[in-house]
Amino acid sequence: MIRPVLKIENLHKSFGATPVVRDVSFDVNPSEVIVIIGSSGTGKSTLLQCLNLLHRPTSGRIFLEDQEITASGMNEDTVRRQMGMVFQEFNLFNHLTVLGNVTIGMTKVLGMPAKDAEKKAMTELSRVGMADHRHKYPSQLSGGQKQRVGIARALGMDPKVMLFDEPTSALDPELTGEVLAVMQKLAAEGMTMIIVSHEMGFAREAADRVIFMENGRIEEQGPPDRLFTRPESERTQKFLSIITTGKAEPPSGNLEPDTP
Ligand SMILES: Nc1ncnc2c1ncn2[C@@H]1O[C@H](COP(=O)(O)OP(=O)(O)OP(=O)(O)O)[C@@H](O)[C@H]1O
Repeated sequence: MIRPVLKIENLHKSFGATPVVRDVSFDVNPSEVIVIIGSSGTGKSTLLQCLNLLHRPTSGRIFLEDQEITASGMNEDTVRRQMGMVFQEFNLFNHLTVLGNVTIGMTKVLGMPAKDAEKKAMTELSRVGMADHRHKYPSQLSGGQKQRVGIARALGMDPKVMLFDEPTSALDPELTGEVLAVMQKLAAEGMTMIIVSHEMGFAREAADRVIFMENGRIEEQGPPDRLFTRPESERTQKFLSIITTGKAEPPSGNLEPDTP
C-alpha cells in the first residue's frame, strides 16, 4: 500500500462565523501533482495555507507522512520546514543576493554550515535555471526570475511536499511560461506538489489530479483528461465553460448557507 505524503481528513476552516473551507478530505501520494482550481473566493488559498499551518484549521486532521501535524503541541516551524511554500508575491529579501536568499533558510533554520549551504543553493539554482544570476539582487531580476529564486529557496530545505499558491498570478503573461516550465520539470523529477492555479493549460498538462473547489468544498476531482473533457458535476461544467468561453464572471464566495 502506498503511504500518502499528506492525508487531509474532514478539514474545516472558518474566519469568525464565516466558513471558508468545509469538510475537505483527500490524500496526496508520493510524486503526485495536484492542481486545485475554482472560482475566486472559494477557499483554495485558505485550504493550502491550512496545510502548512499558516492558518490553523477550525477542525479536522492533517497528517504529514505518519505524523498528525494538527495535534495539539505540534511545533508549526517544524511542520513548515518540511513543506516548501511558494507564494504569489515572491517574498525575497531585497538586501540579500540571489545566493543569500537561497542559503539563509539552510543556515539559519537548518543550521547548515555556510559552505554546504552554498553548494546546495547552487544545485537548486541550477535546477531552476538561475545559477548565473547568483550575485544579483532581487531588484535586478524580472518577476519570473524572482519566482524561480523563490522556488529554489523552498527546494533548498528538501521539503517533503511543495505548496504553490498562485505562483504566476503576479507575473506578466510572457513571464508565466518560464515559471510553469520549472514547475513542470520538478513534477517530472518526482516532486510531490499541490498547486493552486488559474492556469488551466498547466493543470491539464502537469497535474495527475485536478481538484475543483466550489464554496469551500471539493465539488469534483479526477485526472485532468477526464475532468476537463467530461466533468461530472454541473458546477464544474459551468465553471469550465465560463473559463473557456469567458462569457461571464464565475460566481464568487460563500453563496450557500453553511450546512452541518
Ligand atoms: N484572514 C482572513 N480573514 C477573514 N477572511 C478571510 C481571510 N482569508 C481569506 N478570507 C476569506 O475567505 C474566502 C476565501 O478566500 P481564499 O483566498 O481562500 O479564496 P481563493 O479561492 O484562494 O480565491 P482567489 O482565487 O481569489 O485567490 C474569501 O471570502 C476571503 O475573503
